[in-house]
Amino acid sequence: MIRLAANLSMLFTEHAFLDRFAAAADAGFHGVEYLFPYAHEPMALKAALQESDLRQVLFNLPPGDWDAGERGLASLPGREAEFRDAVVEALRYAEALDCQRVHAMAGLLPADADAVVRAAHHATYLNNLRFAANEAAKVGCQVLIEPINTRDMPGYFLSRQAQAMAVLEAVGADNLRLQFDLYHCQVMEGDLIRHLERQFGAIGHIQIAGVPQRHEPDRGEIHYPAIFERLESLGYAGWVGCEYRPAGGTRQGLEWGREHGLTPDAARNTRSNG
Ligand SMILES: O=C(O)[C@@H](O)C(=O)CO
Ligand SMILES: [Mg+2]
Repeated sequence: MIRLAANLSMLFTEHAFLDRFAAAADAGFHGVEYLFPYAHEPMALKAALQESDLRQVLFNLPPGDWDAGERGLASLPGREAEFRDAVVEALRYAEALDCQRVHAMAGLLPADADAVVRAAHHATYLNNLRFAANEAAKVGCQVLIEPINTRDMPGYFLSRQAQAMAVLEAVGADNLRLQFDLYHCQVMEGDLIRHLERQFGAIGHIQIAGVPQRHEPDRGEIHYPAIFERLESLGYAGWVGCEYRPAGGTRQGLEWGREHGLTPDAARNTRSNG
């Protein structure tokens, strides 16, 4: 049975952020992920996890100035000191939340980037990821890299699966892994099951959504039952993050998850029964 995690940056946005944990547990989730924890003290997040008996599965490193359009620091030449601070800050949260995965977003290429600029980003990326993996290993954490589609995020440095696999190989750290988001892969490349099979040994986390609208996984062009079946036959033991924007209410849209272990209110009943 696959293990589904609720992405609290996209699901349960009907609630204030700290209330989304209980909403996720009530819907039957046992794990949560989200983009960024940094607006909250680690202790407040830890309390929210504990009160709802949830595991913290994943979050992202500080991404630079998100509101100004930045999308990560890992490949940005000249921003290495900031990237290192981001690693330290993320690992402080990871330790407090007992979270075993952090995602290091690569950042954007300038619109007019030529081969020289690309090469500089690539070299910076490798050095920064080496540093991040080394620091994360000290606290038993994995660092993840995720190819993101350039329709949603134009200019994103890491957009293809083969590029990510080459980066993992070049860095060669056991705890540097692939965040395989099937939504992004479908938009850029398709051939999902073959990608899954080829990359299986490198995968540290999986995320899902329907394509093209990034709604529930039972909407759109990806046939997730076949994906889940293959994941199970491959013996995937990690988490699958539900990183989609519900087409309507989050709870109304979760019917698809019932056959994958999402039993609404079961966890709350267990909790209230002590
Ligand atoms: O797919 C996504 O959008 C996320 O997993 C992420 O980390 C960057 O936005
Ligand atoms: Mg993703």
